[in-house]
Amino acid sequence: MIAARLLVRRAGFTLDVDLTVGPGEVVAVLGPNGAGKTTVLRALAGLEAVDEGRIANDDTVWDDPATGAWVPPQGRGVGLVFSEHLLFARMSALENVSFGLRARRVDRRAARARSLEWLARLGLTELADRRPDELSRGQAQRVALARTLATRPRLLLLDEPLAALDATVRGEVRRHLADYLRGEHGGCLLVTHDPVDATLLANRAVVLEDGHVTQDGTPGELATAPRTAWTAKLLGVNVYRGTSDGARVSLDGGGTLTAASAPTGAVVLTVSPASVAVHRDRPAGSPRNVWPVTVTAVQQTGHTVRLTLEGTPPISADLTPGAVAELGLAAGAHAWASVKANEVRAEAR
Ligand SMILES: Nc1ncnc2c1ncn2[C@@H]1O[C@H](COP(=O)(O)OP(=O)(O)OP(=O)(O)O)[C@@H](O)[C@H]1O
Repeated sequence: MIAARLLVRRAGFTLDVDLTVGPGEVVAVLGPNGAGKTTVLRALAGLEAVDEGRIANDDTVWDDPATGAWVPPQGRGVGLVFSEHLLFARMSALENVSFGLRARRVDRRAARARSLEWLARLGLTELADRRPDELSRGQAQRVALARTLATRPRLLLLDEPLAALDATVRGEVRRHLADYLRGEHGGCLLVTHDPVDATLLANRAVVLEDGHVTQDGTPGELATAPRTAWTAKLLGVNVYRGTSDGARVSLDGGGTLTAASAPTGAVVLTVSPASVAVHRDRPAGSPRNVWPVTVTAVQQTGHTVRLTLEGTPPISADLTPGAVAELGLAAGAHAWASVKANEVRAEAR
C-alpha cells in the first residue's frame, strides 16, 4: 500500500494532496491543465522531493523531509510511462524493452524472451528490430509501455499513456493494459484526460484541481454525483460497453443504442449528457434512440442541471434549470430520453 501526503510549493502553485494506492488498485488522476497531476507522479517516482509530507510504501519510507528519509527513484520499484516516451535512440525496440529488464538483473536470455512476449502482446513483433526514429509516435509509445510493463513494477505510474495513439490502436492498447492491470498485484496511478480510460481501466478516480483533491470516488460516483463543474463536464460523459454489428450496439448492461457509425465487435460508446434530450411524452419524429426512463436524481452544478435517469440503459442528461422546471422533472418523474445516432460515439475496445 502506497500512502502519501504530498506538499510541493512552487511560485504561484501549491500541491497539497493525500493519496493512497492499494495493492492491485488502479487510481485514475484527472484534472485540468496545470492542476498538479504530473507533479504527483514525479514526487511518487522520486524525481522530485516533497517540501513537506511523507511517502511510504507499506513500512518503507520513500520520502520524509522531517526525518531526512529518502529512497532514490531506482530503489522504489516504480515504473513510469510519460506521454512523451523516452526511448534510447540507438537501440532497437527489442533492445529498449530488454534494457528495462537487464537493469533489474534479469539474465540476457530471459530478458530477450520476456521482451519478445511483451512486444507481441502490444502488436509490435514485426517492429522488434526497428530503431525509435523508424517508428511512429504511437508505435514508440507502445514500445515504451512494453518496456515498463515487462518489469512488473510495484507501482506503475502512467502519464497519459494512450494520448499519442490514434483511435483504432488506442482501443487495442487499452485492452492490453486492462488485461495487465487485472492480473497485477502492484498499484497503478493513471493520469488521463479521457473519461473512457478512467471508466475502463480504473477502480477509483481522484480529481485534482489547482493542487487539491476536489473529489475521490469510483468513476461511476464521480459521473453521477460530480462535486465541481469540471468533474461534471469531463466525467459526466455516459460510457457504455457493448457489442456492435456496425451500427446497432447491444449494451453489456442491457438495452441497445444506435450509432451513426461504429466498428463491429466489442466497442465502447460515449454519449455526452448535453446531447441527451428529455421529454414528458414519447417524442414523435425519428431520433434513432428513444426509451422510457425514470428520474432518480436532480443535481444543479454551475448553470446546468444533471439528471440521473434510470432505464435500459441508464443515462445522465444535462438540461437548463428552465427546461427542468418546465418539464416538471423531479425525482420519481417518468419521462423519455432520446439521443441522435450521430451523438453516439463508438470506438473499438
Ligand atoms: N519545473 C517546474 N518549475 C516550476 N513550475 C512548474 C514546473 N513544472 C510544473 N510547474 C507548475 O506546477 C503546476 C502543476 O504542474 P503539473 O505539470 O503537475 O500539472 P498537470 O496537472 O500535470 O498539467 P497538464 O494536464 O497540463 O499536464 C503548474 O502550475 C505548472 O506550471
